[in-house]
Amino acid sequence: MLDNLSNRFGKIIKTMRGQARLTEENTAEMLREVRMALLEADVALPVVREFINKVKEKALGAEVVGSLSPGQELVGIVNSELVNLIGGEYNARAVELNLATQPPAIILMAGLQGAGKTTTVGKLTKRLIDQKKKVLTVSCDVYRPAAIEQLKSVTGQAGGEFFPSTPDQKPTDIAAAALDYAKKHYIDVLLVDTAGRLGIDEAMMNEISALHAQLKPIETLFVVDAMLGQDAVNVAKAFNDALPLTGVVLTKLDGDSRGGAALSVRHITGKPIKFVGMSEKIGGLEPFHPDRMAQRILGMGDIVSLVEEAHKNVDMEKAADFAKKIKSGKGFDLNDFKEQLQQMKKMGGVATLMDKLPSQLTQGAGNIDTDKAEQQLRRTEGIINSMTPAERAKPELIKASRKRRIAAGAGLQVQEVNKMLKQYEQMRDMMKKFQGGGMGKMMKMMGGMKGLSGLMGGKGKMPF
Ligand SMILES: Nc1nc2c(ncn2[C@@H]2O[C@H](COP(=O)(O)OP(=O)(O)OP(=O)(O)O)[C@@H](O)[C@H]2O)c(=O)[nH]1
Repeated sequence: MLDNLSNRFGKIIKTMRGQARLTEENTAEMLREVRMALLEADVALPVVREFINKVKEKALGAEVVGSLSPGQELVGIVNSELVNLIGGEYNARAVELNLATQPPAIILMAGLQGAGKTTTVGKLTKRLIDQKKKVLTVSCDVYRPAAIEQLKSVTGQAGGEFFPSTPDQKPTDIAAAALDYAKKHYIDVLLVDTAGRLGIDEAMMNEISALHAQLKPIETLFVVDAMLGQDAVNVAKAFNDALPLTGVVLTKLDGDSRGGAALSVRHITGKPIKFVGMSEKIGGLEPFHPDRMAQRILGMGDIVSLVEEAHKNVDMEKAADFAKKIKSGKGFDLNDFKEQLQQMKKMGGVATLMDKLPSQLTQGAGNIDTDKAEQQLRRTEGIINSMTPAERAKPELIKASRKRRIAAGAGLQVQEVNKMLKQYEQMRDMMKKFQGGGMGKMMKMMGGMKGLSGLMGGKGKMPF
């Protein structure tokens, strides 16, 4: 997929040259190519559909930054949506193994035969030993004596301790004995390797479910081969249905993988891809970086950096202009208000914003209905769009007859316009208070309002 998609994009960027905007037509053409490329890369159809819809929605509302062409802008959007789909911004904490429990922290490995479970146990052992942990591994694969030997060998290479087992034992007995040993020997982490099958199999699922119920692991990692293609969806679904997975390890990414599995697995399980296997060697495990993976898939690193840089500059200029304006005492007009709403939308809307805000700000905000807030946001934007530029710059011009016209233009009642104007005034007054006070003052003030729910007017109301 890798070369394929970048070739296609290169071609489209060329054909879009000289066009000033992203339109239904030119966007549709490019999205057709993206869709085909993703399908050819074995990404499952529902995932492709959802992805294309998201990109389309973003593209049609997007402003093309002056220094960019529409094709470049669209590549930027495809890239950022791709990053979102496979896990969002890199977050070292989300990727690291969760060991926050009374030792031993148990990590259960799940996956098909040959997915790379045993190899990954070796790699994780090394990683944990590098972090000064005392690690024990055990194999519950009683069907293949070679699998037990393989685990013994990789554990030795990594410098971990291996708990022996034999094919005549029951997997749950092996697990119980290993756990008992781990407790007695102050082991920090117990890694439990399990038997895979060639395909999804009820006996395998029952066995691993029983192990899960018995061990109650803090991490249950689904190991999946990146070369699996379309089948990745079914396998991921079966494991996700049978077990409360906590993360995914995508192996063999160093091979000729077409990358589709990463997209499908993340979509189906909703669980973070924590690590990727980059070689057969013991050191060949890396934390998963969604942005790097997206770049690898798109193969358009140069354009993506160009787009990011151009946007950063524009946002910085806008922020500086805004700060200057507020500082000069010119006040906060409805153009600024609209700009703030658009920024909010760009950042992914109310729900995303709530997720990104620190918990001190969102505490007590559980009663905010984000769907309603989004709807209100759209209404507010509709009202501002029905105003003339003069009205936006000088809201005091808006008297009864203008209000009626604006309400009709937005398809709403006059009361809605009144309400919105009142909320704008509240926000303007708040801005006046920030004047000269900087971020510190703003945070203090938000703190005094008991978090974001206060800022939003409590009980699900937004200040607009
Ligand atoms: N190139 C490459 N090969 C890998 C990677 N991870 C695993 N392998 C290879 O894939 C093959 C299968 O890996 P195993 O670790 O034995 O797979 P398993 O899931 O434990 O399989 P069973 O024990 O049979 O259930 C081995 O030849 C590994 O060397 C990786 O990240 N890159």
